Amino acid sequence: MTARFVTVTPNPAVDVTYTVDGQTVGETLRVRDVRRLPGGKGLNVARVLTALGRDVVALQPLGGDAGRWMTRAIAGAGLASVPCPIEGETRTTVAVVDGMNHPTLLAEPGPTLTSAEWSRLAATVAETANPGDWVVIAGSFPPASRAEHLELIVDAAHDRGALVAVDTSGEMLRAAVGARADLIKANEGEILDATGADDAVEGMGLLSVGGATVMMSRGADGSVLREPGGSVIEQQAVPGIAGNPTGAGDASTAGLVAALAEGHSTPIALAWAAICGAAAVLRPGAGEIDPDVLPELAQRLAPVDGALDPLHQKRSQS
Ligand SMILES: O=P(O)(O)OC[C@@]1(O)O[C@H](CO)[C@@H](O)[C@@H]1O
Repeated sequence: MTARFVTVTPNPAVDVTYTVDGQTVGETLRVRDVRRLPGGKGLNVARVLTALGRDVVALQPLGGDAGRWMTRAIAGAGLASVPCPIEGETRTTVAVVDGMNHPTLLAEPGPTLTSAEWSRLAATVAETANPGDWVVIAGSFPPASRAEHLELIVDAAHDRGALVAVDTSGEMLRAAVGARADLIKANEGEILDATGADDAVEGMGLLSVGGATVMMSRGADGSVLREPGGSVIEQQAVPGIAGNPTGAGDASTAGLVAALAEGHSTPIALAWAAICGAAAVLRPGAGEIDPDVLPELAQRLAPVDGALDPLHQKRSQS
């Protein structure tokens, strides 16, 4: 049976991307283009998996006017989701991009979830996930979240026989180790910060003690993956890619789990992470890809016909 994917975005956001002609702190920035997308890391993963032709259900607590906008926009984008209503108002995040500098991100904290809302979210995970599915928990957790909230969701997925990937930071990244997540993804800064290690590969070792495969994303410097047995694989980024890197890490997560779920080797999965990440950089909105550019990007990474076919084949069947 082909694995399905369930994404969990604990702190989703109305993602606003402002394109400007240059960023100077303290000055008025005239906005050339505005995009609003239903976002947050898990939703970005869901959008990319959907673009890859995968079967995905997106779960995210939503509330208030922004939550209602998100619900409509998620449906309008063709993403399958199950409602997880909350009392608080869903947040907005703003990325200011000019194509040359790193984007400036303004990230609101988001609403606090009550214990009952956490329990309902975990129950929805249990009702949605099936044996063999991948549950991808991605993004920051709302204010006042505790390790037990992450554990609740991971346990709900594991109890259903699903595998769990976690992409988060800080205390919740450490909690993913104790919760025995199957795959942990984070960037270099997040790994150093969460583990206190002097070196990121050493930090990856600390994150793997619960048995997880650990992937470290390094933007244009590629990525590194540590398998549970301790072997380390490096992957270069697709060369010569410029654009909006916001959400590129989420697209990488999608490429990685899509390939792993179908039983491809970790080097192939890591290459697909790089290809999907590059495709996201080429799109102006956060965490989107145009699947039509994937064959070209795969060629640039591995210029051998057919070397990186698996995800193409899936797309042409769908
Ligand atoms: O505050 P978090 O959850 O860490 O990050 C949220 C966010 O900035 O990350 C995504 C890009 O990766 C955006 O869609 C979203 O707004």
